[in-house]
Amino acid sequence: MSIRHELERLLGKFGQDSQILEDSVLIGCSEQQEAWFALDLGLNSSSSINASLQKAEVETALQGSFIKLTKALFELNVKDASLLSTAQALLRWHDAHQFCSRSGQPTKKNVSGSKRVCPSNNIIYYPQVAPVVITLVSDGTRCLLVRQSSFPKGMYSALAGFCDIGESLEETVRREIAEEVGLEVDRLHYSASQHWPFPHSTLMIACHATVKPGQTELQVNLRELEAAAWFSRDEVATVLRRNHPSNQQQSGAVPFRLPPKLAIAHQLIKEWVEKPTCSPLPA
Ligand SMILES: NC(=O)C1=CN([C@@H]2O[C@H](COP(=O)(O)OP(=O)(O)OC[C@H]3O[C@@H](n4cnc5c(N)ncnc54)[C@H](O)[C@@H]3O)[C@@H](O)[C@H]2O)C=CC1
Ligand SMILES: [Mg+2]
Repeated sequence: MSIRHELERLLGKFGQDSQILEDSVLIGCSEQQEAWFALDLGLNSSSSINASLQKAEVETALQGSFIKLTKALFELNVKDASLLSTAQALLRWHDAHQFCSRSGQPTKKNVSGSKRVCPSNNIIYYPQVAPVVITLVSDGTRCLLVRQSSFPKGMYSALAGFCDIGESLEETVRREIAEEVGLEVDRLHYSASQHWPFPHSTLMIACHATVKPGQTELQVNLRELEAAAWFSRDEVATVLRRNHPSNQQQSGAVPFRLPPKLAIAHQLIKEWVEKPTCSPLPA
């Protein structure tokens, strides 16, 4: 039986019309060049009839269980996590762009799901990604870590911010660091990038920055951050070593911890701990 027939059989079993297969989006392909598609069954939608019943049925039929995307991402290997993150971001973009913002008419997905078109005026809508810079600031011996109130308890990360229209990445880094902690960037060095599906599709561009020695006094913007502080290499290295989920649930005091391995912030922090003197470029 072909995969399509198997899917149609399963969808029929769950009371779904096989027509919804047309809503699938292409998210990649295997090394054997088999196409991988993602499909939103709408089980979380409030309009879905008997959503909870369907969920249980699907779990039984597929011998699996639904878990929150945030949790799943951190339990998968990098390749699967990346596929899941692409699928979620693309499906959510399609869901949010059902109508043309000029004509108000329904838009139509192309077969692969790489775009939507308004049939009344041919305006093409492409999936959007918002650039975000995430910067690990160092004064040479310490690094700056920050906390937003939305972070899991005890977690500190590198400083992040969305690029404003018209800005270069360098300008965003300088503005965000000045706005959030009142520091002036001396030197800047690109590290890596990562697609991040939260809260919407973002491209995280990770950098290392240094401030001039002696210009390290923090003016924390409490509208944006809950806390910000300098941490020594030893402190960060110790936490990196024990930054495992099983070590995160201790009774009593909330332990200081860092973002999980999958997050690019983790890679930035690890890089700084392991290679403290990377040669920076002038910003
Ligand atoms: N993968 C990783 O390692 C990490 C990822 N992040 C992500 O970076 C993102 C940006 O960091 P923040 O400090 O929150 O940014 P931020 O410092 O720019 O502040 C967020 C605020 O910016 C405004 N904003 C401007 N443009 C926006 C846009 N296109 N989309 C949404 N909000 C926009 C909103 O008012 C929002 O509340 C977060 O969404 C977070 O998920 C943050 C830290 C680590
Ligand atoms: Mg920020």
